[in-house]
Amino acid sequence: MFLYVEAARIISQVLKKKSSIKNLVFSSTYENKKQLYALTCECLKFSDVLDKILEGARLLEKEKEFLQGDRILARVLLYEFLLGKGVQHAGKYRMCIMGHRKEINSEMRKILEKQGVRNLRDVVYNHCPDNATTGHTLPKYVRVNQIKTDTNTVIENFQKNGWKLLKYKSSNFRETVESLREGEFMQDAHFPDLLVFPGGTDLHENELCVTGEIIQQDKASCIPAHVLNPEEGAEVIDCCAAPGNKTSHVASLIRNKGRIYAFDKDARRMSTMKKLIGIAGVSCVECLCQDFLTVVPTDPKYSMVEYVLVDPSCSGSGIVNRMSQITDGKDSVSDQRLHQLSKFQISILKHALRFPGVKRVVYSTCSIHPEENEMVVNEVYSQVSDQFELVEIMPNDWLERGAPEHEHSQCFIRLSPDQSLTNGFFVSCFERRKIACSFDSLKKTNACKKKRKKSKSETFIKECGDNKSESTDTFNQFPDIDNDQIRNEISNADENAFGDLLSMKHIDSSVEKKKQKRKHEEYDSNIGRSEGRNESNINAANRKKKKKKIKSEKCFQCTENGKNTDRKDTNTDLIDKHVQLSEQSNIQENRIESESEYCNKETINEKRWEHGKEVENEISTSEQSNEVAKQDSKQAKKRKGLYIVEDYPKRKKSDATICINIHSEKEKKKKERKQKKGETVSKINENVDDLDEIILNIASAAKHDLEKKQKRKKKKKKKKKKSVVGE
Ligand SMILES: C[S@@+](CC[C@H](N)C(=O)[O-])C[C@H]1O[C@@H](n2cnc3c(N)ncnc32)[C@H](O)[C@@H]1O
Repeated sequence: MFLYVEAARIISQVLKKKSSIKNLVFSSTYENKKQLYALTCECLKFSDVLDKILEGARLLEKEKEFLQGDRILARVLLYEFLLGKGVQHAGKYRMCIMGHRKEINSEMRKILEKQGVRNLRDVVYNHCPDNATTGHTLPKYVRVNQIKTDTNTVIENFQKNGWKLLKYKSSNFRETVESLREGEFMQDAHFPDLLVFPGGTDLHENELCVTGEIIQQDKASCIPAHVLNPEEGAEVIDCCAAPGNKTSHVASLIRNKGRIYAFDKDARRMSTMKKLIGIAGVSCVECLCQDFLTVVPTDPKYSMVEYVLVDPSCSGSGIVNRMSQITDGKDSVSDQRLHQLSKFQISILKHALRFPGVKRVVYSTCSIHPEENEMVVNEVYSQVSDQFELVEIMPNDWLERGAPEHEHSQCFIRLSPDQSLTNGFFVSCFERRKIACSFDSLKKTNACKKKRKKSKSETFIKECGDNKSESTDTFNQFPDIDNDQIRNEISNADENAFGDLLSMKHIDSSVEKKKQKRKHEEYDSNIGRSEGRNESNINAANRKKKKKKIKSEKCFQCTENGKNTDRKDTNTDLIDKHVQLSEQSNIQENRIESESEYCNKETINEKRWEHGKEVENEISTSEQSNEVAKQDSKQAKKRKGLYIVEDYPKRKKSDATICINIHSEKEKKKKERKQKKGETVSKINENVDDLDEIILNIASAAKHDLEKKQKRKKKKKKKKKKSVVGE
């Protein structure tokens, strides 16, 4: 029979490491892939014990002519005879085994007696300690598809068909699961849409399974959708969706309303997914066969997406009875592979967090390696912690947390065969920080401005930026200069520097400036070029959608405590600006796309990210603070002694990053001379502490200028005196 020959061929290829089982099965012409895959995996799993029986029964010798020394084919036939459905409809193959069944059975009995077990499966599990506690006892989990039915109906259906529902108290859930016997089942303690059956239960042919009312899915794999917890009608992205188990779970949670954008770059897996979600009756999913890293986060299409599921490719090291463990040994993931995987996982997770409307992102893997789990999440978190926080998942209901040697381990959950009676798994969750909206910060800034106008005293600095209270001491170090004037100069330079300042960057190298200028010119010219092409993309519908989004509660810019902040004071011009900026960003995204010939993907994505950030920040600060800075810098320029050279470049600032560049007039000229020679003229101040240094510089510059002025005056006076004396 073709099945046996094909299974033997695939096993031999896998053992020669020509390709993976999945690839070989998918590319096989044998129609029933599931059957072929199962047989291949099982034969590999039992190869040791099958070999022992083969040798004991001397099957290869006795069937020399027929088997022609093909040990792998003999193993397949033996497996089917002893552990499978029996060698069926296979003529010669069946004869080959049945003719020696006595010897085969006697060899099997010898092994069972020796091992003190009742069946061959126990022999395998006893040989592999990991499997002894897990593989055999790992329960079978079944998710009730809420799109087609509900949990009670399914429970009743099973009961009608003779299954016994076990009741339990939450304290003895685990014991009840472990004690499940054939014909018994129970409801899961954590997730009401999950039913638990004894390990080894085969429900593939169960009517509810065939109709998609229930879906066989490990409990671990059900957790990400529950943690994501999108509300009915929400918009969700599943970055790495195929074969779609989690996608269809999310669809079930949102009651098949709303929208799920399901990406997967593998066309074959995607087509499997389409079939599976079809059976599950899922209709709210848009399947997109695309590399998720090429998806433009600011595309208006995704402006309403609030939830993203990131379940990327991983080593799969958490999966019990993984074939690679059998074919390559237990710890089969090399350091190099882990490194590659974690790099990819970081980039996918970072990209997911770039979607402007996203408020929750769940990252999961079926790996047990911290390199793919805690380390990935912590690396990404270190880059986005100003916008996102790590949420403690199921704080009271789940004991198994992240690996304790890693930061934030308490936030993460892990699952393992020993503790959770599931495959090994890892889940983490990012949530957008509930920040005071930009309008609030602007209000605050204005309030500060008014206060400052009233009193140019130290209190302003203390109240609007209490972390800078020491800077008043700096002023006091120079009692002979006009402190108020200096304070005023600084606060005029940019009120945010004291009001909302979180960090500060002082970017002033000539090279950096030139680079920026070139970048801006490039951007502008490209926008000009692509405007015509892209104008059509930005249709009225999108504009409307975007406006609606911004006005709605879900505008991430204006969300406070998860609810809409008071939008009465929302300026429609600002909303328009928001829309306009996003549209501009699309134009630029397209430009970035066109650069792909000579830029690698990662660079492009970084650009997108930077640009996305700029758009956000421009909305919050450019409107007012830029104006304030411009005007104030002009005023400042007029003043003697101090010189505020420029308002910071529009593209390089953010809510938290304000570039101010303060020089004495003399210093400025010096710098210009140096710049001409191409020398680097100032350092980059990375944090707010450098403000003190700037204040000191200004103060000393002012002091220096005052002293000069006084000297000049004295000289003039002397001259006058001399001339008077002369007369
Ligand atoms: C762990 S599987 C996803 C399983 C799926 N979430 C489920 O529950 O059924 C990872 C998937 O990510 C896909 N993938 C890998 N890199 C990708 C990328 N850059 N963009 C989109 N999909 C990707 C793979 O093709 C694979 O199907």
